[in-house]
Amino acid sequence: MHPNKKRLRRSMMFLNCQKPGLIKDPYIYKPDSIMLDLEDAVAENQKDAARYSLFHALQEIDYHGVERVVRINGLDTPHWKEDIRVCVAGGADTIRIAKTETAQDVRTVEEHVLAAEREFGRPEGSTLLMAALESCKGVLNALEVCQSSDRLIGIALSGGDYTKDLQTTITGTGVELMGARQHMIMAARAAGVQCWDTVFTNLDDMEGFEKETRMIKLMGFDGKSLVNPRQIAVVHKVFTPAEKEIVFAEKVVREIDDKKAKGIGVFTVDGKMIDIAFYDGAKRTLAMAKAAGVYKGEL
Ligand SMILES: CC(C)(COP(=O)(O)OP(=O)(O)OC[C@H]1O[C@@H](n2cnc3c(N)ncnc32)[C@H](O)[C@@H]1OP(=O)(O)O)[C@@H](O)C(=O)NCCC(=O)NCCSC(=O)C[C@@](O)(CC(=O)O)C(=O)O
Ligand SMILES: [Mg+2]
Repeated sequence: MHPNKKRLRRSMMFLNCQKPGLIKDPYIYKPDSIMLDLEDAVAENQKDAARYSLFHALQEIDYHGVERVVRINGLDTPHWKEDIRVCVAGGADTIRIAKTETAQDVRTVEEHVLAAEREFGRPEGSTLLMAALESCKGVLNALEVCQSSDRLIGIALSGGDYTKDLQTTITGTGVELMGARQHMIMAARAAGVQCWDTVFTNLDDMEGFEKETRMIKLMGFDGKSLVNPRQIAVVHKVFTPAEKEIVFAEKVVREIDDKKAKGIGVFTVDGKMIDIAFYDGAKRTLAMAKAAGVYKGEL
């Protein structure tokens, strides 16, 4: 498996490749990933210029370990093939396929990525893929998309285009996105890939943003697409295990190991019933805390 397939991706911040001022130093905000956009943030007559800036940014800027995802234009446009060549030539870590609808869409992109890796002398298989689902058809096909390629790290809900296709609007209540969210997270978990929630565009409503972030964390998402650096700290706070969760998870792992050796299946930790079903969740909390740099223990 590619070493970065399962890396921590709580915050994935979009930035417009048309704006050199944005792409030159976004690592200062410490998102887990940046998403350099060639798609909808870039005006139709600026696609070549955006690709040019992207290539030089990928080649020349040290992003200090922040994952460099590039969002390419959809397969129904004249742009995506050249987008892929530039991403691979520049050395992007991951390509986000806009408006993905089927497993075949991912496989088509994969073929072109492989051809570009050969053309530009990049290691074969080094470029990862993620799929943005932005239509009812795409969301309904979530499971086949999740199972389409070994390069695929996960799926992302794109609420703006999705609600347009659903013929509704984003209300902030989450009602209109609930079905897609639930369906996508189940598909991702069934296939063993990651899943990210859509952007929250009202930058003046930080309270609403935090509420939504807490809700999608509870639903099981791995993180969220973002549009602004102000949103990063909130997502990291919500998605990083707190000290008391880490202490409890450590106790659960130790107690289950200990009781298993003694032939005991069910018992309590801090007054809560625990059995083997809690083991993986506790391990996941510790792995996430370790990846986020807040846990140095051995478990
Ligand atoms: C919204 C706004 C213009 C506001 O700007 P403002 O300048 O008013 O913001 P301020 O907070 O004042 O900025 C304070 C400081 O941060 C800097 N700064 C701001 N944003 C930064 C950033 N992103 N990266 C690095 N730096 C940044 C800024 O330069 C300033 O730096 P400085 O001057 O030095 O202090 C800006 O954020 C922005 O452009 N966002 C990204 C928009 C974008 O890419 N949209 C496309 C993707 S969504 C889509 O397509 C829909 C979707 O497809 C989604 C899906 O797929 O999920 C679907 O279907 O739903
Ligand atoms: Mg979109």
